[in-house]
Amino acid sequence: MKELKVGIIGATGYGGLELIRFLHNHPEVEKLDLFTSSDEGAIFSSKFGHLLSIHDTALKKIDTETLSNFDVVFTSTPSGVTSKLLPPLVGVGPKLIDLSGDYRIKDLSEYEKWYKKDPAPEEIVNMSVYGLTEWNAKNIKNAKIIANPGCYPTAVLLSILPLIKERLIDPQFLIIDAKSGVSGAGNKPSQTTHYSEMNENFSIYKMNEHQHIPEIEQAIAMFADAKTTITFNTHLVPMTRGILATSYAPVTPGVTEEQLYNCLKETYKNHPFVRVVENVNSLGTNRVKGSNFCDICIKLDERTNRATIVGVIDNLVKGAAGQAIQNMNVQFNLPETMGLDVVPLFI
Ligand SMILES: NC(=O)C1=CN([C@@H]2O[C@H](COP(=O)(O)OP(=O)(O)OC[C@H]3O[C@@H](n4cnc5c(N)ncnc54)[C@H](OP(=O)(O)O)[C@@H]3O)[C@@H](O)[C@H]2O)C=CC1
Ligand SMILES: CC(=O)N[C@@H](CCC(=O)OP(=O)(O)O)C(=O)O
Repeated sequence: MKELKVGIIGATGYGGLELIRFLHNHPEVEKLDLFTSSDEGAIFSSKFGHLLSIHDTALKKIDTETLSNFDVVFTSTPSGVTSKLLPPLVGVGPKLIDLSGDYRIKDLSEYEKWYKKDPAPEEIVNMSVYGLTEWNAKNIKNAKIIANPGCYPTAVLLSILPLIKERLIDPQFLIIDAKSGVSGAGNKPSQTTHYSEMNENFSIYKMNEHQHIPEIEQAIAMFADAKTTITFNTHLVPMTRGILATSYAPVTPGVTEEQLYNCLKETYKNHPFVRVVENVNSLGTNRVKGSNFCDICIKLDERTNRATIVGVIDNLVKGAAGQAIQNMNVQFNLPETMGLDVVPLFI
């Protein structure tokens, strides 16, 4: 029986469109209403022709009273929006799942420093639960508000947390080199995402200043009980979707490649969306495109005694909308894979 009434704020953005793509076929979703801050009354399929006959409904005005009647409200808006938008909705009815960075960082001064925005109210940040599903399902189950992880942190954390937690690698010397497709920057055009400047170009950006640094460090402390400062850099690849994050870390003396691999394999044996891949010399974003998978591989460089750990995701799915729906499934005691069981678009 279909039961859930779901609202999406930010439905016209890339994350919002992906929420629609998966929620449309979700067996438990009875009603799906779309909200806008800029185009109230517009017929959704007239803005996005690919949804003709699928979503011919009008965009609704964001309004607390209306939204309080929903079971779940997803917010997929730029940072700095939900810090103000969500407080009146906390505890009044719907479960809130926020895809932005506004509720992820517990230390408000760190949020201000990295996001350069005013933080959300402290008591709501304190009650928010970090939605890295594979690592936090117990808390996600009862959460009123979920801070869905950032795209880069999802790829990075899933691939390194087990190894840090088991003390197989040393997080003090962790270097993370990550690359993303352009959809990670959202639908608002900018100089860096302009076709003629992005195409045939491969660039580094936000050098040592990326806002996901405190999020990754916080999660390493939270889930692997280790305090560290990481080197983390991000690159823009001239493609639409996908993140590939490569982490380098010294291996605890005596630890073998087999132990590293087995640790990852054991951690995720009951987690269908994380696939630990054996004997792979080439791992690319194509193998997860359009899907909620995170594929991971690891190799030990015996010359340097450093491990190379690679995680790939689709930034818009496991890195955003897919993981958000996975969290909704956990909150409503549904199978984690419900509505998300799709085959990647390999070609
Ligand atoms: N793109 C990605 O890969 C990922 C993005 N994220 C995060 O998810 C969030 C959404 O990202 P993405 O979909 O890419 O962003 P987009 O820029 O593509 O879309 C954001 C949407 O938010 C709505 N919006 C803008 N301003 C406001 C406002 N003041 N109040 C309410 N709604 C507003 C707009 O819709 P309208 O004008 O109709 O209101 C817009 O379409 C961001 O915080 C992003 O950092 C997280 C992980 C991955
Ligand atoms: C390619 C690209 O520009 N990606 C974005 C990802 C944004 C994101 O997810 O940021 P939040 O922390 O606000 O959610 C970036 O690097 O900033």
